[in-house]
Amino acid sequence: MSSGLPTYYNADAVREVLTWPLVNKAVESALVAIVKEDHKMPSSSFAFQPKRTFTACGKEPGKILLTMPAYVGNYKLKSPRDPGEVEYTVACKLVTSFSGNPRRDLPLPSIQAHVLLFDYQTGQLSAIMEGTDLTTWRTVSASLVATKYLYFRRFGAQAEQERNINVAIVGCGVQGQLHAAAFCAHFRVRQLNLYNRTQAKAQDLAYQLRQKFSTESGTQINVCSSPNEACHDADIICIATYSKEPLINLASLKANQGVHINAVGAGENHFSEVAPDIYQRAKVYVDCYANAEAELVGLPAPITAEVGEIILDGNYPREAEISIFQSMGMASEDACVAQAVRYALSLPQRFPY
Ligand SMILES: NC(=O)C1=CN([C@@H]2O[C@H](COP(=O)(O)OP(=O)(O)OC[C@H]3O[C@@H](n4cnc5c(N)ncnc54)[C@H](O)[C@@H]3O)[C@@H](O)[C@H]2O)C=CC1
Ligand SMILES: O=C([O-])C1=[NH+]CCC1
Repeated sequence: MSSGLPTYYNADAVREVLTWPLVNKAVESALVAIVKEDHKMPSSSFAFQPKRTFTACGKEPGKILLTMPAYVGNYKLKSPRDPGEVEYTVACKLVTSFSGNPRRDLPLPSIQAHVLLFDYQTGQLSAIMEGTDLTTWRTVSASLVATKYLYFRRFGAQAEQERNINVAIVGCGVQGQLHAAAFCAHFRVRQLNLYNRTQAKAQDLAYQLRQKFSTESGTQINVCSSPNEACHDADIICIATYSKEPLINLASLKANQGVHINAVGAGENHFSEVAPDIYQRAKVYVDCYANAEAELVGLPAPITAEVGEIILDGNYPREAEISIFQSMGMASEDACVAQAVRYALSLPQRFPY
């Protein structure tokens, strides 16, 4: 930052280096860093992450601005070829959620973000990074990491490579689309069921995914006319809508078998998409307690643990349990991913991971 001005990383630059190994490593680091010190070694990574703020943008609902600050210290993000160094990151994401944006004459994403990065020694603003794709990728990555530890690991250490699964996607917006592609890319998906309120969107997604995954891995991709139809045979459910009413209930799920739900959406109203009878039967995990205390007031079940605690202590759910990852999104994920993106962009050769 020789000029004293922060470097600007636009959306194209960020997209150039967003890869799953990079994002998954950063997100897993963040999920572990926020866990309380007494669960960790003294030399472990750590994060200070106060609860985020919500500003209503006007009197009508559906328009909010979130500020998401974090400090993450003593963590490794670099490529395996550069293993020695640790990172310290001071960052703040500013993100808006304007749920009507896709319906504008010129449609825009519902979620739009920028991440500010500061020099950890001087506090100077060193970079501003477009954070819209970063937000989508890190949110999907949090679901992937949660699914690995909360679902697959209950069946053994190799299960994520070996086990065939059925996946249901409820809501095929920006989040649902990337969840669908990423789950097919990471796991052995036998059947992928897609549901969206406007069915044409699910059909478009099915068409695109079939080009890639039906022939490559034999995944059967179906468009469903209800959330129940999508979920009745699913091992993994990813739900990411703005619905204030439950879209799935206990009767929508496979009976007496292990099911994992990534509950991603519903805006400020995080847990409205999934009916209370599921919560009452499930073990509920969150990304961080700090946000949960403020944002999950009235959650119809106790919180079992943070995902990072399960990564550290291996206390996985039992095989036939229903687990819910109540994903809110957290600033340290954005901080770690933004740091990794900046590092990847600084290398003379791209794609080091
Ligand atoms: N947990 C996290 O870290 C994050 C969560 N989110 C949340 O994920 C959700 C989806 O975000 P995007 O995919 O970016 O939005 P989007 O606007 O691209 O997609 C939303 C989808 O939900 C569907 N939908 C909306 N209202 C519905 C209703 N009442 N009933 C049924 N379907 C409905 C729409 O058809 C659309 O396909 C939002 O609630 C958003 O706040 C977004 C980013 C991060
Ligand atoms: O963590 C995040 O960026 C968001 N969570 C809900 C809306 C945006």
